[in-house]
Amino acid sequence: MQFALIDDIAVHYDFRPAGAGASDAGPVIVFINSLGTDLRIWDEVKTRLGSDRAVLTYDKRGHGLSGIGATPYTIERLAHDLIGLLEKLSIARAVLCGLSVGGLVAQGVHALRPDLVAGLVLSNTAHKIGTAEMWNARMEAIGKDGLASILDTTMPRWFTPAFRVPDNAAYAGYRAMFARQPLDGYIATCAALREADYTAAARAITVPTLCIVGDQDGSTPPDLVRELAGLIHGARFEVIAGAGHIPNVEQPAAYTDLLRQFLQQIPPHIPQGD
Ligand SMILES: O=C(O)CC1=CCC(=O)O1
Repeated sequence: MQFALIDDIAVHYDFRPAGAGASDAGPVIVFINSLGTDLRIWDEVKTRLGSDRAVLTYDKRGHGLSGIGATPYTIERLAHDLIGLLEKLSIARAVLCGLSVGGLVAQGVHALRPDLVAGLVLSNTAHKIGTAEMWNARMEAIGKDGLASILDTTMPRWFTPAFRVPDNAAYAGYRAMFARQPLDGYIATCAALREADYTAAARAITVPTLCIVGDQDGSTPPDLVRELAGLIHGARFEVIAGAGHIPNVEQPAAYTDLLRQFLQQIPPHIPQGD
């Protein structure tokens, strides 16, 4: 377990450098988790990627083992946390792969510090997710009855019926992951989602971008992610079959294949100066 102090909180992260025999000196891949999850959602994709690349995963503020800090949040606040973590780890250039709110954080980092971003994988995300009414209703419901009270309405957006079966131990595990997130952190992140509109920022993206969605995503459906891709110059749009909102968990092989193809397009970093 690794922790770094970033502003008012300790951020929990896991940095795995590229293996000694790595053939590719490309940028670090940074994975940014979604609302109600922690860094473990990337375990299977990390394993499949192997040790050719350095990989950073972390729990965004208010999730997993990271601190909660001052609430409510903004996407900018979450983006500053990642910028702080990249600086602490001396990572000068990264491919950011953000899932859902993580995709908004990736867009936020690009808007604030484009120099840090070699490419973007915007997964099951959008320039704007949901409506103010929707987020207010969700915040009110869980403020009253807790996160477990929305488990049975959340899981059908995250996972396909084939995954949501009683004899799937992984499904039980992801239900537990959701229900055990800190309530204050979850609500503070809903507030950030409610306020976020990255339409103009998406139009200004200049780095290679891959937009991914699961064909059965109930939170950011394919048409919405296609709309995001349409805003970004040259962005590629890919749909993963047999997946909901978290295709990296449900279809890790297909997800990793798309990532690998995309990473081949990103040139290795040529250090400037001296
Ligand atoms: O609807 C959900 O719970 C999924 C979701 C929306 C934003 C995010 O990060 O996850």
